[in-house]
Amino acid sequence: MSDRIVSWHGAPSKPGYTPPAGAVDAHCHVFGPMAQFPFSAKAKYLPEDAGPDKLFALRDHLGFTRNVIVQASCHGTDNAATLDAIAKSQGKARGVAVVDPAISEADLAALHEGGIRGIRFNFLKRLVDDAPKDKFLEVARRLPKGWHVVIYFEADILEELRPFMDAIPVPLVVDHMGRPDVTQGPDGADMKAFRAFLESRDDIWFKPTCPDRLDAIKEGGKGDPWDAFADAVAPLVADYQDRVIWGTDWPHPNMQDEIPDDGHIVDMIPRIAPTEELQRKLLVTNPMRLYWPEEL
Ligand SMILES: O=C(O)/C=C(\CC(=O)C(=O)O)C(=O)O
Repeated sequence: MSDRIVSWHGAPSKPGYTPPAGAVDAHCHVFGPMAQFPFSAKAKYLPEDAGPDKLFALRDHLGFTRNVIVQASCHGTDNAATLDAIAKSQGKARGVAVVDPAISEADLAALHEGGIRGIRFNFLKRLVDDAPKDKFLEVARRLPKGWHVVIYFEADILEELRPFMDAIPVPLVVDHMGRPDVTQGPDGADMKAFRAFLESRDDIWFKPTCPDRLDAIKEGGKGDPWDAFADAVAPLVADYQDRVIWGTDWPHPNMQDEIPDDGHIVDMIPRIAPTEELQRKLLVTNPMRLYWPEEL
């Protein structure tokens, strides 16, 4: 019996919602294949293979056109699997890397050539051992032109991270809204703190994503159809509609106990972005600005 984890649905349903032409799944990952792309010795989870063939089949099944592949912590700072998937996408994928802060200019340039357009700082203690803020700042100050920083943190350290994030000189994209407690509702303390952060700079973007994580039964939520998530997040998307991008988060790392149906994840889109204009910004215009600006 393999001790490797399967955290994704084997036969996701077809969503009722049809994304607009050119829609981007702007937060997803690839795992391995391990034989070709071994996982990091520091990985906190050991997944089964979830490679580009599965990712692109899901993209087509859900009605999306492009992917932004975000380096998952299980691959550490070896971005080879992410770069391989981008290379196999026929120009329909870009990526976000996790790098050693000492990375050379030449290696940053090579990542850009490989389709990378940002780096990710992960502050979740259950995923990474250390997050050296001073070294992160140093590399954030010398990124290739047009790159941004994707940042992943939990709501309880937002205030502690503010001085660090305020010092990052490129646009910030916050994964999963910094994981607010959505059961507090749209006017809860976590959402109020996140809104204050968004108001502090006009180049802070976020992903209104991961209803399966944030409204999970194990987190005190209700689970699918994730009503608390929809109620808490829709006003935020409306108020910051030019700074939001969306993703499935497939293959849903660490969700093996409450594996989401990706069709249901996609059907959350009209609940958090109820008009065609909002959906077009969330799924097409905004991710294209960040990842394919040369095509606008
Ligand atoms: O996939 C996500 O966005 C969320 C993750 C996993 C992750 O970030 C990673 O492994 O890099 C999580 O909360 O476990």
